[in-house]
Order: sequence, then C-alpha cells, then structure tokens
Amino acid sequence: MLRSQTKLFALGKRQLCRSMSKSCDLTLVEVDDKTGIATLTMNKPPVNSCNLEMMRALKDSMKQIEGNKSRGIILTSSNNKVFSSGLDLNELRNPEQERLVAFWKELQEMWLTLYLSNLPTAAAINGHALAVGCVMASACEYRVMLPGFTIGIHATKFGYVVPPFIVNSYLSVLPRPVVERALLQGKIFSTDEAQQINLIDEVANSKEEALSKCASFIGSFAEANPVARALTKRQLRAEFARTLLDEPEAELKESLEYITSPLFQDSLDAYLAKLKSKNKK
Ligand SMILES: CCCCC/C=C\C/C=C\C=C\CC(=O)SCCNC(=O)CCNC(=O)[C@H](O)C(C)(C)COP(=O)(O)OP(=O)(O)OC[C@H]1O[C@@H](n2cnc3c(N)ncnc32)[C@H](O)[C@@H]1OP(=O)(O)O
Repeated sequence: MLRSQTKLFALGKRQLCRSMSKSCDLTLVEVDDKTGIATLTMNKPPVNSCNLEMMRALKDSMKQIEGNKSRGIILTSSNNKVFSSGLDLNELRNPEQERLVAFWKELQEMWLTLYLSNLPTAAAINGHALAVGCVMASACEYRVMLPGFTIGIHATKFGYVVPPFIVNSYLSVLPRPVVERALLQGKIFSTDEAQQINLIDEVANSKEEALSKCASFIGSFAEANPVARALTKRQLRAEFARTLLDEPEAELKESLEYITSPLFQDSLDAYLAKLKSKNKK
C-alpha cells in the first residue's frame, strides 16, 4: 500500500504542500499569503476518483490547512473537465477485507473532516462532480460551478443504496422533497439545473472566476470571530454528522455487508464494464 506523505515548500510568497503517492502528487495546497486562503487541488489523474490514498491525502491536507491557521479552504481540481468522479470503483470490486475496511473508514473520516471543518469551506467546481464528488462539494459551505458540467448522486441508477451520511450531505444543502426525488431518480443535474435548485450558489465562466467568487465568500466571514464561527457551524452540522460521530462502526458494518453482497458486486461488474466499453467504441 502506498503511504501518502506531505511536504512543505516555500514558494515565493506562497506555501505549497503536497500529499504524495509514489507516482504523483494526489493533492496540492497553496496558501495565498495576502488572503490566508488555502486552495486544495485534487490531482489524481485521470478523473480524481477517490481511492484510499486519495481520501487520506485529502483528509491530511485539510488537517494541515487547519493547523496552519489558514482563513478558509477552496476545494478544486487540476483537471479542467472533472472535479471528481467519486469513489474509485476498483476499490469496491471484489475487495480484500482489510483494505475495504481502511477505505471505508477513510471515507468516513475524510467526509467528517470536510463537513465539520473549523474553517469556511467552498468548492470551485471546475468539472463534473459525480457521486462522492458531489458529496464533497455539498459538504462545503459554498459552491461555484462552471457551465457545461454535471453534478449529482446517481447511485440508485446503477443499483447502489445511498448511505445515510451521503443522504445527509444533500439534506444540508437541499430541501427534503428535492433530496428525496433527486436520490430516488439518481438525478444528475446540469450546471443550470443545479443553480435553479440551489445545489450550487453561483456560476462562473472560468476557474479563476470560480476561485475568486469562493474567496469572496470566505472573505465574508472577516468580521466573525473564528472560534465562535467554528463552534456555531459544528452545532448546526452536528445533527447530520451524528451517525458517523456516534456509531462509525455500525455504519461501517452495514456498508461492508452491502458492498460485499453478490447483489452489489454483480451490479458493479455490469456498471464498470459499461464505463470501460465507452472508451473502446
Ligand atoms: C443501507 C446500507 C447502505 C450501504 C451503502 C454502501 C455502499 C454504497 C456504495 C457505493 C457508493 C458509491 C458512491 C460513489 O462515489 S461511486 C462512484 C460513482 N462514479 C461514477 O459513476 C462516475 C463514472 N465516471 C464517469 O461518468 C466519467 O468517467 C466522467 C464523467 C467522470 C469523466 O468522463 P471522461 O470521458 O472524461 O473520462 P472516462 O473516459 O469516462 O474515464 C477515464 C478512466 O477513468 C475510469 N473511471 C472513471 N470514473 C471512475 C471511478 N469512479 N472509479 C474508477 N474508475 C473510473 C474510466 O473507466 C476510464 O478508465 P479507462 O477506460 O481509461 O481504463
């Protein structure tokens, strides 16, 4: 198993830290010295799928940003077509038990770290954000998206039950009837549709504009006391994080049983074959 490592570099006025795997930097962090805002860039080719190492890198980067007293986090992608394609489906296919346990725990911890971050969080969605890609964007406090892309949780379309904490990610952004319909349909929204239902807050015409809008949102908390803000955010969000805070083992057990069931494995095989065949045509 690759261990992610983090390095800090001084780069002119900026600090750059990277979470690295053997072959590439999975995440990049740049802190703007003027604003104190950290940009956390997902950088796992080809489509920022979240395997164990990627989620660990994301969690470690977020913790490091919090430790560095940054003023906020902007989550974005180095790929200009895909923000994130969600969980790495190869991690779920015929998994080895020990790795699957580590993988699912990392998903729980990564989500909790982002959802309950002490810092203001925003997503500059510069490409498709599917399934857990959408969940990560929804866990942020603000979302700015570029036109021409898609966002949503389409799990039920390919036979996946949606775990409660993923339902809660949507519920913290969208009204319940909208969540129910979207999840049951497995609806993927265009940028325009996402704006209409307030799944995203703003549309930007370039990544730079999206980053700038996210920075303005984070700047809007300049007058708020950071500790009071963080504790109030935690209070507001604790209810939706309750399952994972109080009973992570129960959620883990339920998810593992489901993932390793023949029902799930069969539908995953069919889905992966469809995904691969697209590129062979
Ligand atoms: C009550 C108990 C409940 C318990 C519940 C427990 C579990 C629930 C189970 C699972 C929950 C899962 C949530 C998820 O996040 S699953 C991930 C779902 N994601 C997707 O379906 C996205 C699929 N990808 C795409 O649609 C496209 O790739 C995308 C639009 C993102 C980009 O298109 P593009 O044309 O640019 O790129 P492609 O050629 O399609 O992809 C390149 C390459 O990457 C492979 N790939 C894409 N996405 C994934 C992925 N998520 N995981 C692994 N691999 C992926 C793709 O197959 C291509 O590979 P290759 O052909 O080049 O080998």
